[in-house]
Amino acid sequence: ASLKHTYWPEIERVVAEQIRSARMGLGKGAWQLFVEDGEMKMYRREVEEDGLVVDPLKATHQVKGITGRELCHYFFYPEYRYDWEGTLETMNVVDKIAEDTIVFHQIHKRIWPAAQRDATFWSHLTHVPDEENKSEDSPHIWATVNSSVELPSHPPNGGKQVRIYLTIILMGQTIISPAAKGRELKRDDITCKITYCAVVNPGGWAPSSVLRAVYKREYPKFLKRFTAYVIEKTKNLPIKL
Ligand SMILES: CC(C)(C)c1cc(CCc2ccccn2)cc(-c2ccc(S(=O)(=O)CCO)cc2)c1
Repeated sequence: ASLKHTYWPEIERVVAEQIRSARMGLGKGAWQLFVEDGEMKMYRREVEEDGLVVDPLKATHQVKGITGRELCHYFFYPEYRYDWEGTLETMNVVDKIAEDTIVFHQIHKRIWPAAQRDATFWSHLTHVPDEENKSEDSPHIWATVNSSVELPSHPPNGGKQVRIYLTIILMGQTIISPAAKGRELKRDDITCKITYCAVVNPGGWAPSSVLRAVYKREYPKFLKRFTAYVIEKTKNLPIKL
């Protein structure tokens, strides 16, 4: 619990900032649509820091049959991650600092010709209160935020991997069709509006062209594969709003 005390102020700050970022549309900055596939739209801004590609990514998507809470649940809990995270080689829970807050160390598969990478980050699962209207049927919004953290137990480049630095939010808002009013809710009545924002500094040098190509391939693959996974996992389960 003392660990939660240590991290908590930063977690609150980063989570609030990420929710604001996910809520506002594309906002200012030259966002370019780089993938469009059905309801999935992915935008990026071309940003380099000391010659490193750190292109912020913002993706929106909409899928029927799952809730924002279910989406964020399967993204947060470690036991499902190997099922949907294709670039994962190993994942360790370094610390479970609360029911809704876990510290991870992940080693990702090497993607040629880039060197292998790893990440240490806290992950926080939270319901997002709706500011606008406090009405009882306020939109059901949940989010999971992942943000890099320095761990004395896992110093950067301790192994042979290059340390990446990430801040990610996956936010899901459940929309219930009006036709469902007054009768039992079915999965056909719900749609999840998804917003995924990611800023990942790849750490050590990697050719911009390579990173952007990987980026363009990996991110759409992740979002499609992950949402399909949640649909599959929940289809015969009671709806968790
Ligand atoms: C491509 C780049 C943006 C730099 C990148 C490279 C690598 C390292 C592995 C890798 C993947 C693809 C290309 C090169 N290396 C990982 C990630 C990454 C890690 C984590 C998350 S997460 O949303 O927290 C889901 C939990 O795993 C998302 C993205 C991104």
